[in-house]
Formats: sequence, structure tokens, C-alpha cells
Amino acid sequence: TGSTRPQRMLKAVQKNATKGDPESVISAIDYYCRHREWAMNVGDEKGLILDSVLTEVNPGTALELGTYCGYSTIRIARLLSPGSKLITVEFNPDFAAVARQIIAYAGLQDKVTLVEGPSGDLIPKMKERFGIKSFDFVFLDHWKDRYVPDTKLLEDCGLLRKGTVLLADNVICPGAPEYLKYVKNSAHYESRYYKSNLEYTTVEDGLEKSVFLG
Ligand SMILES: O=C(NCCc1nnc(-c2ccc3[nH]cnc3c2)[nH]1)c1cc(-c2ccc(F)cc2)cc(O)c1O
Ligand SMILES: [Mg+2]
Repeated sequence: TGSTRPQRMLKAVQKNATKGDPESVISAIDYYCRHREWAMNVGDEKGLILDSVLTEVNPGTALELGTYCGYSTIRIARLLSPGSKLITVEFNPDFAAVARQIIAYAGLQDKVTLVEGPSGDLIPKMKERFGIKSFDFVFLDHWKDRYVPDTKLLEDCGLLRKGTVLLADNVICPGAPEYLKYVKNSAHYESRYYKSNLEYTTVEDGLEKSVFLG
């Protein structure tokens, strides 16, 4: 049986990046996905917006929904202050297996907890399992029809606090129209759109940053 796209991406990292150097892992993935084989990482252009929002928030506890191969996991974890933690949720075991190896190759496994399973089941268990009071930052990059139900679940489970920043990928392409409506029309969020492009393409896409007001 042939290899999968995530497995080929992992091979490219092992071949072209330096073990323990997150920047080189990020560059190796971006090069591979731009010049060899497209993949649904947040990418270098939207990645710079993610970096700037992260640096501004400097979260002690962060959540990522949708690990995929761990590209944005590394982008987030490399910017976390010592002692800060990132929990990332992945539904697909094959994606998770590759992500674990890429995160370890970057040397960031001590800052990251990867949990496998449906976000809808895992979110209500976050407090008891990981001793989380609330998240300072949430990156939504999983199935686009899960953005609204999972945001409501985070609210209902008391996992958001006044000032928690939600950053959602792909609000234009593939699109998350219900999510945009939800955060823009809610008095509980202050929202702003960061226009960009779909990873490795010239198609428009963007990130929506929403601050929970409590
Ligand atoms: O589907 C996407 N991302 C989602 C992957 C995922 N990785 N993990 C999950 C998960 C994780 C826990 C979950 N719990 C419940 N569902 C879950 C789904 N979902 C996605 C798709 C595109 C895209 C654009 C244009 C195209 F022509 C084709 C594709 C671009 C992107 O940037 C994406 O992020
Ligand atoms: Mg995405």
C-alpha cells in the first residue's frame, strides 16, 4: 500500500529539517506544500497572523482544535513562554500519529498534549483531565461545521474567561459562515477579520479573531 500525504510530509521534514529546530521544520513543511504537494496546514502567510496574535496574547494555556500534521501546533508551541501548555485535539488517528512524530522532531513534545478523539466528547473533559481552569487562547482549525457547536460547548463548560481570544482559520475558504454570523452577532464577542490567502495559493481566505467578553 502506498504512503499517505501526511506520511510524505513527515518524510520531507525528516529529510530537510534539523531535529530540535522548530523554524526548520516549519520551513520544510512550507517548502514541501508549496512546491511538491499542497496540504491543509495554516501555512506561512496566515501563519504570520497566527504568530502575531499569539505573541500579543502570550497564553499560559492554549487549545487547538484540529491538529492535522502538527504544523500550527509547532507554530503555537514554539512561541509559548516557559511553563505554558498547548492542548491539541485530533479526530483522525493517522493524522495524530504523524503529528506526534513531527512535534517530537521539532523538540516541542514537552509543551504539547495531543489528545485523540471527537472535540465534542473531549471538551467537557478538559477541566477534570488536565486541571484546566480556562483557556487564554483557542485556535479553531478542525471541521468547519464544528466551529459553532464547539465554541458554544467551550462557553457552557466554563472554559472561556473574559478576554479569551478565539482565532478561527478558513472562515472564507472552505468557509465557516455560521461561525462568522455567530461571533459577529453575539454581544459576548468582539470580532475582527484578518484578510489573507488560502495556504500556498492566491485564493482568498482569512482568520477571524474573536475576544470573549464574558
Ligand atoms: O478541513 C480542514 N481542516 C480540518 C482538518 C481536521 N483535522 N482534524 C480535524 C478534526 C479534529 C477534531 C475533531 N473533532 C470532531 N471533528 C474533528 C475534526 N479536522 C481544512 C480544509 C482546507 C481546504 C481548503 C480548500 C480545499 F479545496 C480543500 C481543503 C483548508 C484548511 O486550512 C483546513 O483546515
Ligand atoms: Mg485550516
